[in-house]
Amino acid sequence: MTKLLILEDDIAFARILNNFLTKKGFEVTLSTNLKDANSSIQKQQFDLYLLDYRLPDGTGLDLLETIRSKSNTGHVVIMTGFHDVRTVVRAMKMGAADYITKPVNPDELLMILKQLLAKTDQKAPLSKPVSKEDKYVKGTSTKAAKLQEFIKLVAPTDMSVIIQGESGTGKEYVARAIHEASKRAAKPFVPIDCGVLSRDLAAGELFGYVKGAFTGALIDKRGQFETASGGTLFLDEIGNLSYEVQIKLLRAIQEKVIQPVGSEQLIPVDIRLIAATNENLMESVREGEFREDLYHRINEFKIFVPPLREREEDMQLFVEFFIREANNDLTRDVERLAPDAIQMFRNYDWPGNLRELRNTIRRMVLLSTGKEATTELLPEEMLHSMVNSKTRPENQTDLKAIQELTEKEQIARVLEDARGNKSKAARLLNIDRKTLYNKMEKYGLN
Ligand SMILES: Nc1ncnc2c1ncn2[C@@H]1O[C@H](COP(=O)(O)OP(=O)(O)OP(=O)(O)O)[C@@H](O)[C@H]1O
Repeated sequence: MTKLLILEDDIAFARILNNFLTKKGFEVTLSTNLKDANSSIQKQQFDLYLLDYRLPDGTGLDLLETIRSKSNTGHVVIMTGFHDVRTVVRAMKMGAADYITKPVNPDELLMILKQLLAKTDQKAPLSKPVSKEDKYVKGTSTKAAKLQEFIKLVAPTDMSVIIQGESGTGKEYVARAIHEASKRAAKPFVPIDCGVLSRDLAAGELFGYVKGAFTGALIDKRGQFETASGGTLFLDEIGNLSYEVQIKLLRAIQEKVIQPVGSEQLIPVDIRLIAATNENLMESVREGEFREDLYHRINEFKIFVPPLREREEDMQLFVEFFIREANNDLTRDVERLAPDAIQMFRNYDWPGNLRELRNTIRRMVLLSTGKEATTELLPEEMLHSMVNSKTRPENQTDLKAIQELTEKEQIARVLEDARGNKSKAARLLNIDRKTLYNKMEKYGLN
């Protein structure tokens, strides 16, 4: 039976979830606070974790961190009370497998959980299957062409590469593309997310360890450097490696040997290193967080992956690709997005880039009843975030978004004129106080 931990402080809602999922055959353990959940995960491992974000004694991300630090391979799904893209992106970066927004649609939740379970047997925690050429959008924009040109140029060489770009822009895809076009293509491509490696375990994960090297080292374990032998090692979020591991990494690249933790033995390795970062590593060097010698050693070639908002010409291709992918995965038959939805996609800033676009489309496809996915299926909160972001108001053509933006600005102005006196502001706006409070909350004007 699949073991599922639910962490949810709203007791009534937690019971509803418990009953629903128990009926669907899950063995559910319920916790209503972080402390209880922590003690449950000390006692046993779960296959799935469904974690509320806001809790009386912390957040679901605190538990996620503990789960990952224990190298637990169970899938984590975060429940957010509202569509907080940044929290979702953070959760995904910390190793959450998916997220669901409240109010939770039980069928959608069940679908997500089943898909994750289906993946369990196919996927090792830190490595993903190698993608095929046809599972990849190249794009037609000038920036996409430049990116492809760089990939083609650097791939056949053995140069180390730094790929820099915002979260979710497709840095790992670029790394795979380099590997697949290189002479190492027949050998392994091993991706490692340094952001989810706990500081204590990172050296062991990369270089391996011998039995007894530390508490919990019950057997000899091969590191990912050896697994990638002859192929490419992709270190995602390399800026997260501790200083000590950076020293070992530099030695491994320079001398082409590794030393497993707790061992005297030096093992020769032959790997090509590709690293990714969403921050400017040079700044980390200046702040003393990243070693300068390591930076220069891996910075033989640098590639910038543009954010989605700068690839407007590629948007349609990505949308079509993600609809096709979602149709396949979710057995749906959606053909297109409604034109106004496309327009809103173009106006939105996409802070989570391609990953956010993919997730948004998957949800729209899942909830769609016809051939066309319409704007009603867009998360309400995405619209709010568009209204709150004033980065590109001149591009707004969506009427509802424009009305909301105007309304928000007018309320803010009147509140300022009334020096925060809400009764007076409500009178001036010709609405009642309750409506004013609701609108202030909606637009984050509290
Ligand atoms: N060229 C592409 N074609 C199709 N899908 C893509 C492409 N690039 C990225 N994606 C999709 O976007 C998602 C995010 O990509 P990826 O994990 O490579 O981003 P990233 O920049 O490495 O993210 P992070 O900064 O969080 O590590 C992937 O799961 C994939 O579905």
